[in-house]
Amino acid sequence: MAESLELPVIDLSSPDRISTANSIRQACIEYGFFYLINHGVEEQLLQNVFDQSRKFFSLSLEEKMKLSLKEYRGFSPIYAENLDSSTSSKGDLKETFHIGPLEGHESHVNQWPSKEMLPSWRLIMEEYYQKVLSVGKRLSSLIAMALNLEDDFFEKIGALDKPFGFLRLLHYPGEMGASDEVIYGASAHSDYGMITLLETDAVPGLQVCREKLKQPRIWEDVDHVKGAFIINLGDMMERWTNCLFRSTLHRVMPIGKERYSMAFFLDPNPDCMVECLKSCCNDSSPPLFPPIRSGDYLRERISAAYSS
Ligand SMILES: O=C(O)CCC(=O)C(=O)O
Ligand SMILES: [Fe+2]
Repeated sequence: MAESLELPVIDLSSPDRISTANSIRQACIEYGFFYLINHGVEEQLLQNVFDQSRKFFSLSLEEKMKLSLKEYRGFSPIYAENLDSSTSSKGDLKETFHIGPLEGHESHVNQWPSKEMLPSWRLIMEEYYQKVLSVGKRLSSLIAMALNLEDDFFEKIGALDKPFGFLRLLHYPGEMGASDEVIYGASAHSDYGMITLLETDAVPGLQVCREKLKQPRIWEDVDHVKGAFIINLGDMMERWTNCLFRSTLHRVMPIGKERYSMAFFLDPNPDCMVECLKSCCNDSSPPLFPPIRSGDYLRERISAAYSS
């Protein structure tokens, strides 16, 4: 078993926003991961989402495949996604369901299980989507402050006027597989977007590697903290900040136990240009990445993960 990592804890309800933003800055520079507490999403709603998720994933494969992934929305079966094809040839041992924006951005292409089969599904998922999106927006204003920017910076540059949020339900079935090759629940990856808000059912498995360029890689466990979101930054935040803020490598180990989690990826409006912030570069440290349209970047990364 790996060592557990003691991640910083950020209190979203703290009235002292300047001190919270300073703590976030420290956490984003050192870890790219932190716990978020007092975020206001009720425990009961989280339980309801997990219950509905369990119900969906326990349907027959045939039933689930009726909602198979289209335009990044819907069901994706075990092994369909491979987050790191350099370590695993088979794909990841997880099944997922994706729900895209509820408004604009082709919201009509979202897919929903039938009311006969799962009567409360859509209502509960929509309620959770709205609440986690609103937490993500509050958090991004603190992240802007952590970068010494106005708190509405990400709205002003068109990243969050129409955010591109994806709710991803995950189910790791728990069997280990008999092959010699390790089949990861989720193989090593960094997230693509801006911020990820993760909730797990407390079953362990999530690990992070703080130094992605160092070999051999050192992996540390991220423990579950009841009632907290696990927050991590994605690659677009790394691009904006010229690697000042980290998009940290993480993975989910197979531990022989069934596991459920849900990740909310708060990504910028696809039309938003992501380019190095002025405050994060100068003559001696020029931008490490060229400007890129958020939608193009996401499309490229997602296709790579589903290509094998
Ligand atoms: O299930 C987890 O704990 C992590 C999932 C994850 O990293 C992802 O979906 O990007
Ligand atoms: Fe991830």
